Amino acid sequence: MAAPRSCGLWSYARAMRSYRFSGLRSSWPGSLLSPRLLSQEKRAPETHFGFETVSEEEKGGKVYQVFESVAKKYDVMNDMMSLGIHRVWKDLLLRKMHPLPGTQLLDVAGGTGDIAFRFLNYVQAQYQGKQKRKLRAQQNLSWEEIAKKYQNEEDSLGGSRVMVCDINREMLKIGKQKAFDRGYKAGLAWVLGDAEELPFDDDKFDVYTIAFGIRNVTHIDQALQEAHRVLKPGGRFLCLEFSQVNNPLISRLYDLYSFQVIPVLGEVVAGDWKSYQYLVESIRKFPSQEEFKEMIEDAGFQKVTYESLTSGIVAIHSGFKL
Ligand SMILES: COc1cc(O)cc(C/C=C(\C)CC/C=C(\C)CC/C=C(\C)CC/C=C(\C)CC/C=C(\C)CC/C=C(\C)CC/C=C(\C)CC/C=C(\C)CC/C=C(\C)CCC=C(C)C)c1O
Ligand SMILES: C[S@@+](CC[C@H](N)C(=O)[O-])C[C@H]1O[C@@H](n2cnc3c(N)ncnc32)[C@H](O)[C@@H]1O
Repeated sequence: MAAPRSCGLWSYARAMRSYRFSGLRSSWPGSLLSPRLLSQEKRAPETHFGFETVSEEEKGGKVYQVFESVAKKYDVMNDMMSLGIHRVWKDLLLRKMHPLPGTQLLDVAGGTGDIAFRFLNYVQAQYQGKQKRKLRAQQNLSWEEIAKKYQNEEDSLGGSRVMVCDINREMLKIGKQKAFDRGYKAGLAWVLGDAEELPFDDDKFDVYTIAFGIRNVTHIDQALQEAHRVLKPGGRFLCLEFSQVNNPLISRLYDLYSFQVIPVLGEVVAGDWKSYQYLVESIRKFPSQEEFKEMIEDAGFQKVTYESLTSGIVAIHSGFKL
């Protein structure tokens, strides 16, 4: 695996990339540019940070601050805000993935490890179930042979591995501590990296997941292209993200809840109103199920489908690199 990159380098690289793709560079001699064109030339490309308009260069830093600030309270806030429903959504993502033994998973924007831990539990349960059935079929094993089959943790994953990649050191720190406390060791690795410039070779992973992460990325199209690049042919892209509620009554209640309750919870529990204001605003700025499906197709994925959950509060999008 490539080495993790430092965040200082990251912000520099981000600024340079924005510059490269912004069309700011012109091959025209300066003297030929009219004053109007010159003033356009100077304007940095803009995007949104929640409902605020910011330059593309600024957005990454602002998102970084949000997750640096919420990291310690991230897990408890998710349970409180969703009354535990986010756990069901994440379980459903794993059910949809249904990883086979040997699956190499890349979990981008993996934060505190919720998807990675579920993946390890899932493949372990699958593998152990298979082992049990095999052992039952073999009549004459000694107890030592049986015990050995249960002891090797690495074996119990059937060669599956998960790589958690996130841009935020604080989120990864919490994730690593959780892994240590819960005894996860084998088949798990953590790397600091940007979804827009993944520090991995081409055609490396069987599955790419991103849960509640892509909404925060500055250039979503770039992140999708990177997902496509690092997947093996036949590999699968799975994204769990907030989406569009289509029922008008639920939508009204959800808006009330989002804008009246969530920032208050953020202030009371995490001492951070602004980050939770950003959360609810960023949800409203994210494309609908159909629009996001098109973006995934534009990145080269095929057989793109989605499933809306909890009236469309979130959706799981799936696509294949074929
Ligand atoms: C900074 O960025 C982030 C930080 C993070 O910590 C996390 C993330 C990423 C996010 C996640 C991993 C998941 C986080 C989850 C959510 C944002 C919440 C998702 C919302 C729901 C599952 C519930 C949606 C609610 C509705 C459909 C409407 C029902 C709402 C009501 C009945 C309450 C209506 C509210 C009012 C009228 C305002 C005044 C009410 C009060 C003061 C009472 C407060 C009430 C409650 C606390 C009850 C809450 C009720 C529910 C949660 C309903 C759940 C039930 C169902 C949906 C069936 C990140 O990016
Ligand atoms: C809401 S959390 C999701 C964490 C985890 N996937 C989950 O479902 O609980 C969003 C995560 O996206 C990460 N993130 C934001 N922009 C990113 C980027 N450009 N590349 C990688 N990770 C990013 C944040 O640091 C944060 O950990």
